[in-house]
Amino acid sequence: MTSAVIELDQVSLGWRDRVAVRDVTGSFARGSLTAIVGPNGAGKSTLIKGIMGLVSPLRGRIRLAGDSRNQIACLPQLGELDRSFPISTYDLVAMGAWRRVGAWKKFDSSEHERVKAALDMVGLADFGPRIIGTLSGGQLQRALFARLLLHDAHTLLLDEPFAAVDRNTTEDLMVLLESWHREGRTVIAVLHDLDMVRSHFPQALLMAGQAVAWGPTQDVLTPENLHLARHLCAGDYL
Ligand SMILES: Nc1ncnc2c1ncn2[C@@H]1O[C@H](COP(=O)(O)OP(=O)(O)OP(=O)(O)O)[C@@H](O)[C@H]1O
Repeated sequence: MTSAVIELDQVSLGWRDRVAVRDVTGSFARGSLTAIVGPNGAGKSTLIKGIMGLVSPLRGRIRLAGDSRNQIACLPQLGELDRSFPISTYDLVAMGAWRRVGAWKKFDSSEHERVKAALDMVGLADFGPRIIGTLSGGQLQRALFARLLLHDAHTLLLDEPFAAVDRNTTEDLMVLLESWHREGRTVIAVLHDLDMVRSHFPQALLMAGQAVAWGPTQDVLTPENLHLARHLCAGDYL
């Protein structure tokens, strides 16, 4: 039997007077590769924020294996990052080592080698000194993937990792994401490209303010479920 890394028990999440995610129950199995899909405003990012502990449940419970968020790394939506912050690409990536290094320990040569290897792996070997404000959207997304490599977490949450990046970058980053899955990590990604979900993600969670369907991708992404999701988020599009 596979164990759950994240369990949601009748979870509702929201913002002030607005419930964005209603009554979601289910679990992400250890080592699973799941796409969270749904129309705009369906609550996908809110669910990710709830799992990260950035939004507290209005109702219900989110249980994490080992009761620890230390082993969860998140790739935020590009739009949530302040690109005007004057930090180098190297430092952005090195921040992924925070859990190991902390505020006071020395950033030793092995961590330095890890940053260099991560930059190399995402195709940014020469970009270390570049200020992040000078990177293209695709280069910045590569740098954020390198930061996840440094984090070395057992669970990875990615919010629209392929938004606003070109095809080559998407293909390169998808290879990385699949390698994390092969290594036995749990990977959860918010995606809009349903063809990509069908060809790469064995599990899917279809959201529309609530969980419309959750399970094997071919059972979730049926025309009926997609129609229902669109209807529940009337006025929005998949
Ligand atoms: N910080 C916030 N304050 C108030 N309401 C918010 C906040 N963030 C999101 N919401 C609202 O919560 C609902 C769900 O938003 P969320 O960002 O989770 O949707 P989503 O499925 O990720 O959408 P998209 O595909 O457009 O990114 C929306 O109605 C949104 O307007």
